[in-house]
Amino acid sequence: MGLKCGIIGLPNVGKSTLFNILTKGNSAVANFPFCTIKPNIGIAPVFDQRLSKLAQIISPKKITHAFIEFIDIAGLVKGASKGEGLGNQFLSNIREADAIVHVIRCFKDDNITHIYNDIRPLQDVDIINTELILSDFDTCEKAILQLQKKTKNTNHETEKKMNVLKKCISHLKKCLMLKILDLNTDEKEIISDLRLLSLKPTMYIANINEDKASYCFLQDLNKLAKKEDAVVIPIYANLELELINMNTEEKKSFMHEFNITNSGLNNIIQNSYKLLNLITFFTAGEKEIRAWEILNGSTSLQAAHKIHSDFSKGFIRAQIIKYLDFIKYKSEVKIREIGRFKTEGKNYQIQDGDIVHFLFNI
Ligand SMILES: Nc1ncnc2c1ncn2[C@@H]1O[C@H](COP(=O)(O)OP(=O)(O)OP(=O)(O)O)[C@@H](O)[C@H]1O
Ligand SMILES: [Mg+2]
Repeated sequence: MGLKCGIIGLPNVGKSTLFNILTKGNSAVANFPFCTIKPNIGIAPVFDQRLSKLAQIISPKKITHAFIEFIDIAGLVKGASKGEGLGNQFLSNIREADAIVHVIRCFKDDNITHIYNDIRPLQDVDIINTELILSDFDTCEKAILQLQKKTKNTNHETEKKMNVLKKCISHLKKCLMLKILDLNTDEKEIISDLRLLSLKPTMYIANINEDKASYCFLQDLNKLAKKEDAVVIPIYANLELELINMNTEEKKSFMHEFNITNSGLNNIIQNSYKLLNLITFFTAGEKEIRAWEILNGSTSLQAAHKIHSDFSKGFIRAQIIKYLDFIKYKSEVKIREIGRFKTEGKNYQIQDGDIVHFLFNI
């Protein structure tokens, strides 16, 4: 399976509601903490206007969007890293995620239980982030112990790893997220097997309602996120869930009635795509135009494998047309004539917007 975003937060803050909006899923939503226990996995299509522009020229029978996976994870509470609430097991669900979507309750509603009976978004963020930090502290300590056991055969590699782990430990001791520690690519790679939680790219989702208080909560959250260079996306999770099954007309009047100008949904999906460091390439034919998500930096051989293992096994070459060229000249023949049709080998690095045709022999 592909790269995944894990949806985390305190219990009963709207995580499953958001998951259902994103994936059209049916995770149980209810007004009580720990409604979700087993993690649910769903996929969300990534809408890309370029697909419809390509379709206007090619008129394919089918259009397929790229997609990303979301995992709806159980709520975390204070002490989760020490087994409180649903505890450690759920931290390990977060470990599987490649990026984090952190939902924060930013609405007042006496009918909806808050686990600490207090709507204070910054405090809520702090509780969750502290658990991630404590869990990382444990993980790093264990990794250090393991390395020490191997001291007999200390080599350059273990020494390097030990140094990075010690650097992490002294940062975590200050109760700071590893995301803001200055680690270079090499150092990050050395500890990548640990899948440290506070190192994962994160975005904050402010779950709001129409009450004025939501606006103030959102401001607080924006200030915090600025320090971390993270994005905050506000969403009316409850209302958006109602929008899902409406037709366009109904949606319009509903949004007008509740004064929602812009659905946050697409914004969340686009930002998740960025957090996962994905780019899009296209395959285009009369049968189907399809957008494919792939990790930034992937080669044409990896892109071929994404479509089918036969494509990579028998890979000969990749023919590349740039999306903007195709939109401008509208024909492969024309693009060949002006010399912008490229043939690349297996090490070519795929660029966002490449339209790729693989030649293979099997
Ligand atoms: N923006 C909102 N305004 C008002 N109520 C909301 C909003 N978002 C969600 N809710 C309500 O909050 C309750 C909890 O929602 P949900 O089950 O999605 O939370 P959760 O974070 O998944 O909880 P758990 O951790 O227990 O799995 C539900 O009753 C839901 O309808
Ligand atoms: Mg839930």
